[in-house]
Amino acid sequence: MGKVDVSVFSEIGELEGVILHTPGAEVENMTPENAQRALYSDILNLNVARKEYSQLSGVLSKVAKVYQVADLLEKVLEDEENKEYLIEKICRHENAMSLYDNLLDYQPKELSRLLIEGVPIVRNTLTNFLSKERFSLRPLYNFYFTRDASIAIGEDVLIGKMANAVRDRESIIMEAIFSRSGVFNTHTINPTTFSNPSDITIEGGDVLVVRDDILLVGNGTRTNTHGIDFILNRFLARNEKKRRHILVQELPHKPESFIHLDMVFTMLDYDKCMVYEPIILQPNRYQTVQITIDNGVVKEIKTVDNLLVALKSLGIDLKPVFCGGSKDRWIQEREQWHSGANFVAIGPGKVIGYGRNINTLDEMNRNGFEILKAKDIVSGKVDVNSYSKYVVALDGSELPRGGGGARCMTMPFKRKPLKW
Ligand SMILES: NC(=[NH2+])NCCC[C@H](N)C(=O)O
Repeated sequence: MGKVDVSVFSEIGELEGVILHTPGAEVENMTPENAQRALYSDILNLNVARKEYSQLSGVLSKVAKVYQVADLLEKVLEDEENKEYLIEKICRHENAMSLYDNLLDYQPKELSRLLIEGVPIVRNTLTNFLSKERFSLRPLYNFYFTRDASIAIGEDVLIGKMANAVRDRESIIMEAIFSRSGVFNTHTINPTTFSNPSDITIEGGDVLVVRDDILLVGNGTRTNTHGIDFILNRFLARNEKKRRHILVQELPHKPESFIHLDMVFTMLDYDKCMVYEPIILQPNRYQTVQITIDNGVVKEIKTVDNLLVALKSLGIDLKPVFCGGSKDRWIQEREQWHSGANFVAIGPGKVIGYGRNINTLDEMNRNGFEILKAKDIVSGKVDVNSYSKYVVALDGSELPRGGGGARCMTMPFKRKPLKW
């Protein structure tokens, strides 16, 4: 079988391939006391989360090729050399070499599950016996947010450099999937293999590929300036006869619903975007910076009024649709908190988001988006092909408690080219 190409030159091109991770036991492997350490604002019920998630995966399966992390990881582990490489890499990184021999004994499928759900501690030493921990390798609580640990940019995959160590293994696994599963035809760029990686943080929720020459990057708790300079340097190193732009949006560090740019800004269509107005459009202290690269050098770095003004100057004229509607700041705040601005496009003007944010959906409806229920699409009652502009509404009461929405839960690796 031929390998699958990676090709992402926009946020909204028709979706052809996406990597998902259906939440498993890992999302319940925590207590209220350590939920915060797991980067959750609440604890989840797996049963409900899975029902909701099946709406997302069900809709995506109708329109694109869907891969699951656990299956791809299993594929990596089927090769003995890969298996040794990956176990060693993980154990070294997590200071758990004592687990190495034991982990090698597992079959690929079971090992894939353990590396995601966590390896329970064996109470065979005094230290382990008295330990308050339940796991020797922590569960990957956040892996259903596949957006963050790997990022398709053009034909390459940038590996995330997570801001919090609890998510590091996600990056290690995604790197192995893209470079060792034999499924993908791509080149991975991993910050950890460059100098001074410890200064760098980059997460996929902060990176939006608007056009082949325009990248939007959030700068906040999850992606720092060193991370953005790392991306800049990779572009410079290409030495291309071409102009590129990186637009940087500073983000508040609090509350945690502002962790990534995609929590306040997402693309909806050629001419529309979703914004959390107070951060993106109102005058505030969060700067927007435009970096222009030309012929392999930084041509200019300047502050600009806001993302929309900068994009317009580059030929992309976007009408903002307001998260929470345009009238009431309280409602905007409430809906933004539950990932109300976080949409993923399956094509221009075709997006998926949470149905709970009714004011946001009403606002989209006023802007010409038909509201379709995910469950009706999955059951076959509604055919998306009969609509040209729509928002698919997912039931989401548990999933958003993990801290993200539809864009966070998808890792697109292939989209059809757009006709700008
Ligand atoms: N792309 C996103 N906005 N992802 C949301 C990730 C949420 C996750 N709990 C974290 O804190 O890392």
